[in-house]
Parts: sequence; structure tokens; C-alpha cells
Amino acid sequence: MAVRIPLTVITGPLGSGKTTLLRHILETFPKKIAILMNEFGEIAIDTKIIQGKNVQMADLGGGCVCCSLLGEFEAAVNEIIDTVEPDNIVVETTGVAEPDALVFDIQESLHRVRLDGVITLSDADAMVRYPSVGHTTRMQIEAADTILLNKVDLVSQSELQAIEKKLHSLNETATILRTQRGKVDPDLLFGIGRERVQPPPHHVHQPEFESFGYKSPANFNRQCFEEFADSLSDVYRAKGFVRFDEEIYLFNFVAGRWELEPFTQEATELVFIGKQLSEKKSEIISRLKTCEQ
Ligand SMILES: Nc1nc2c(ncn2[C@@H]2O[C@H](COP(=O)(O)OP(=O)(O)OP(=O)(O)O)[C@@H](O)[C@H]2O)c(=O)[nH]1
Repeated sequence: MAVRIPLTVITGPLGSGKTTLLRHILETFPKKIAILMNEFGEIAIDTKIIQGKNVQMADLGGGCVCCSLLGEFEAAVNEIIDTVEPDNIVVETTGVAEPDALVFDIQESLHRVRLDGVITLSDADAMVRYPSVGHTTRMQIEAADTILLNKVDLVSQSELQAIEKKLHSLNETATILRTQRGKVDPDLLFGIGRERVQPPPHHVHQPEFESFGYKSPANFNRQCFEEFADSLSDVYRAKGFVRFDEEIYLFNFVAGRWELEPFTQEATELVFIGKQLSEKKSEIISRLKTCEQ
């Protein structure tokens, strides 16, 4: 029988640092990695962030691999194995995904891969600012073999200890590693050899978040856009690319904190994610449009 290719699932809440971790892995891990991404939102941003880094990618589109895309997922795994023969496969789930159905499906139905491990990112900053752990986040923590307690730069030592205690109470067996911007020795993430068998999931998962996208050929006024970002209180997560004065930046917004990073990309395209967002969509877009020049 052919050797099964190790597959690693990366999960964790919206904006916790999954794509940042992937960028770090691609810079530091010497093996041939193939990446499957499942994004929430109609415009695929993460795929574009990772593209061009000499890696084979497959994008599972804007749905949730945990519920509706299992057939598509299996086909994508088979295709990536046939075309690139990777040493390792990494799946980045959406932040709203509960990984149990995915883990079950990988173990039950995907005979060409072996689930090596589940890595769950935990957002230290969000855990301090929003201490109640929601259902999806709890499922992500429970599924983990390794938990990366990320964004340690944004919280105090005593807060970190309290979060670690909480994580340990939800998952006694996972290894917890503190990270800043996902910087961890990749050898600690691969070769876990998970043995825990996932029972069949029972729930019907309905993401409570909504999203919308916005594309524009315009140049944006930077100061106006920064004021817009400061006022995005109805949105939990926003990401994408924005053009100021002929230069494009990667925009990342998580729970009120935001960053801009110079990035090579074609045009402005942004995704906004939040609860009950459809009610606020037109107001958010009209505020954004005032920054077009
Ligand atoms: N201060 C700080 N910021 C971080 C750290 N890790 C990630 N970030 C920032 O957090 C934001 C979100 O990071 P991403 O890696 O895009 O998060 P994600 O989990 O892939 O997001 P989704 O795919 O939308 O769920 C970006 O602005 C990152 O630069 C960290 O350790 N410290």
C-alpha cells in the first residue's frame, strides 16, 4: 500500500494568526508543502497572501469545509497529491469552522493521507478582551494536539498564565506553546502522529458570522481610510488589499486593532466579517466610498 501523506489541520478563531503562521512555516520549513485553504467570505484573500511563495495551493472557496464541502475537499486533496506529490499537506480552516467533522472525515474517508495533527491558534489578545469562550472556539481548542497561544506581545504575563490555565481546563492533553506572530520551530508542528480517533460529529453547524466583500479600482485617501478603520466597531474581522497613491497594502483588522503592510497586489479588495452584518453593509460601504479619490 502507498505511504499516506501526513496532513496537518490549522484551525483557530477569526484573526488569531493562522495565515501568519503559514507564512512563517513556508519561510522556515524545508519540505515540500501543499496548502488547502477554506475561506469564509466571497473574496479569497488568504490565498492571495500565500500565493507566489513557491507553494502549491488549492482554494476550497467561500463555504465552510466543516459542513458543506467535504466532497470538494476530498477531490482537492487527491488532485494535490497527484500533481505535486507533497511531503506534507496543510489545511487552513476558516475561523468559523468547527474542526470535528473535518477531522472525522480525514480519518474515516481520506485513505491517501494520515492526520498528523491539529494545530489550534489561540488569540491571547481576544481571550483577554472577550473572556467568554464561544462554542466554536471551544471545539477548536478541544480538537487540538498543539495549541499556539499567539499574540503574546499584546498581553501581560499574568494574563498569559490565566489563559493557559483556561486552555488546559478545556484540553488537558494538548501541548501549549506561546508564540508571537506564529514564530515557532516548525519541527514542533509536524510529525505529531496523532492517535486520538474522532467520533462522528452530531451537530449541524451554522456559522453566526456574516460577511461581504468590496472591490474598487480607485485610489483611497490614506488618512480617510485610517479613520474609517478606527471607526469599524460593527465588524469583528476585515482583511484584504487597499490602494493608496499607487501602492497597495495588506489591511488586517481584528476586533478593533488593525495593521497595514506594503504588499504586491493588483487592486483594492476587502472582506468584512461580523455578526448581523447585512444590516450594516450599506452604511459601511458608503463610509468607505467617501475615501475614494
Ligand atoms: N501583535 C500581534 N499581531 C499578530 C500576531 N499574530 C498575528 N497578528 C496579526 O493579526 C492579524 C490577523 O492575522 P492572520 O494571520 O491574518 O489571522 P487568521 O487567523 O489567518 O485570520 P482569518 O483567516 O481571517 O481567520 C494580522 O494583522 C497579523 O499581523 C502576534 O503574535 N502579535
